[in-house]
Amino acid sequence: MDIVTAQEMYERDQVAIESTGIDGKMLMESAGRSAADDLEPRIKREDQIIVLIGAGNNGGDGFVIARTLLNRGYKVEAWQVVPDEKISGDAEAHRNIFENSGFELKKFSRMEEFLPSLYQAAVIIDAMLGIGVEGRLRSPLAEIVEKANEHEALRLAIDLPTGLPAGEGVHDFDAFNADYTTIIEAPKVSVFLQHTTPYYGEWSVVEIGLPVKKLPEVKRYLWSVKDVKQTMPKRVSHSHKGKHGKGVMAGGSYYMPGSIAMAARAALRSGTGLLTIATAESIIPSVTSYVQEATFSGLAEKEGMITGQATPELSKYDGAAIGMGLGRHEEAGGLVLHMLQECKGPLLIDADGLYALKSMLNALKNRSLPTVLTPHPGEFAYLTGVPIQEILQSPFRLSREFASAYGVHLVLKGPYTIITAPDGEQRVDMTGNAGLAKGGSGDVLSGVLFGMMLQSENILNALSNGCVIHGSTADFLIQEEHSKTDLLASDLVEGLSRTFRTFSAPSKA
Ligand SMILES: NC(=O)C1=CN([C@@H]2O[C@H](COP(=O)(O)OP(=O)(O)OC[C@H]3O[C@@H](n4cnc5c(N)ncnc54)[C@H](OP(=O)(O)O)[C@@H]3O)[C@@H](O)[C@H]2O)[C@@H](O)CC1
Ligand SMILES: Nc1ncnc2c1ncn2[C@@H]1O[C@H](COP(=O)(O)OP(=O)(O)O)[C@@H](O)[C@H]1O
Ligand SMILES: [K+]
Repeated sequence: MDIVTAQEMYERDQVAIESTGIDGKMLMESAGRSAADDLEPRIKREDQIIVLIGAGNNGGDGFVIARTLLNRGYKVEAWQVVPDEKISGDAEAHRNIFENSGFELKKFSRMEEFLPSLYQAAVIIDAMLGIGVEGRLRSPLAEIVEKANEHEALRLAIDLPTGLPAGEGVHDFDAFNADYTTIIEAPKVSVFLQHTTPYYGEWSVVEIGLPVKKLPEVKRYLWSVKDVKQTMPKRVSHSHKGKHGKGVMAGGSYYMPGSIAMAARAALRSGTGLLTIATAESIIPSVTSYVQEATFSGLAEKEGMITGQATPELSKYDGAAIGMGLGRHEEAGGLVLHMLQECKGPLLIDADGLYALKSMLNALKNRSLPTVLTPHPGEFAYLTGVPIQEILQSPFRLSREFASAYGVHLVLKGPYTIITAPDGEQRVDMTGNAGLAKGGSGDVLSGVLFGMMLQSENILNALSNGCVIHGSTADFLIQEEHSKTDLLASDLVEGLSRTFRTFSAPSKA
């Protein structure tokens, strides 16, 4: 499913209108009726409903919704919260249809007159502003939103909670605080940002009949289980282990043997054909007891950490991963540089590898083979020098800029993980839950991603699939034997079996 900015949404509407002959009034009718259908299961016959209608096309949707619900026998008061002369075009046409249908339209002039209606409502439908919002809310919308947020009622928003920016990078706003949002046609970027997502509440998307074949491509896509099922490489019956990737994974230290162990086991559970673990010699016995299927390359160490003096023979491998549990020893950086320069296949860098990478950004830029970086926002802030708050407010733009400047694939982790290819194409993975907010989840993700990368030519698909597999495993596990509190990273590794079994079953979708 595409994810759009306001600008991209306007372009889609325009293309629909110009290429098919469908007109704005038809789209509005379709949007309003689809939204009413979507909201109907959330409201009850006896509920007093208030529909708040603004000046633009979002308000136009509101006229259609109010009319549809009234026609279906619901108790609805429709309130136009802007002066008559503000309403024009398609919205005006739908106001006429509303009034010609025999329904009463209330008009806002003073707060004292309006508040009793608001306060008797059990359900508030917000059709004041959508993607056309600019700047902070003006009067009287600012006050109406404030009162609506204070009033105890079910708050439902149409397309976008009023006042919320559709895009990223805006932090100065007041907005309707919705319990649920019916999104028109495509989720907007702000659905996926930490500071704006809570205003949407739960949400779903309704389609309004835009011509799918004619729509301009947006390179931002919500990757789902259905996409995973369609793009996962199939394991053919006559395959052998050499066909599924021969990888080397470097990392681990005396203090963090579990990181590399879990990453390695996750890579094997994700289908890797042959895996070598390159790690500090002293921890091989403890790692091998957890990952019996791997082979080992013992590396020189100092104070329990790899020094980088003896490095694995990279030419033997199809790809490499480095960083999990590596430690921040200065000399470990030598191994990262060696990997950057000598690895002749795809290379994944995570955790402490990213820390070392900061001083080697030129070498990163010069590498022409696929490189994957998997930072969480803190690591990305360290790499870029941009404060974490700013990263969280503009993760799509900053990821795209970095991926393009250094020619890398970037997996920016979080509750919504954003995966970016060097050409700017982006995917969002929404799976997973707060059970993953625990040390070690990232190591397991690296293992899954590495396994997927070794088995697919298409790195972007491999990463998108790996993220959904990792998050879905956590989702399965908390529905069944675990909870968000007790879930461990090692549970995820074992839970991968169930996810792969489910996802490789023939898709009914
Ligand atoms: N064909 C289509 O396009 C379709 C569009 N659809 C729907 O239309 C929505 C987009 O409609 P839109 O472009 O008319 O913008 P919208 O969100 O209603 O806001 C515009 C109004 O807001 C006002 N305003 C702005 N900022 C403000 C502020 N800070 N404080 C106060 N007021 C402010 C601004 O007022 P002005 O600045 O002009 O005084 C203007 O009047 C979209 O989200 C979807 O729901 C669907 O029906 C499908 C077909
Ligand atoms: N609240 C959450 N909801 C969904 N996924 C989450 C949440 N918190 C963390 N994750 C996921 O868990 C993983 C954590 O990775 P990371 O921060 O590197 O952890 P660590 O280094 O401790 O292993 C990432 O895949 C991230 O997307
Ligand atoms: K709205």
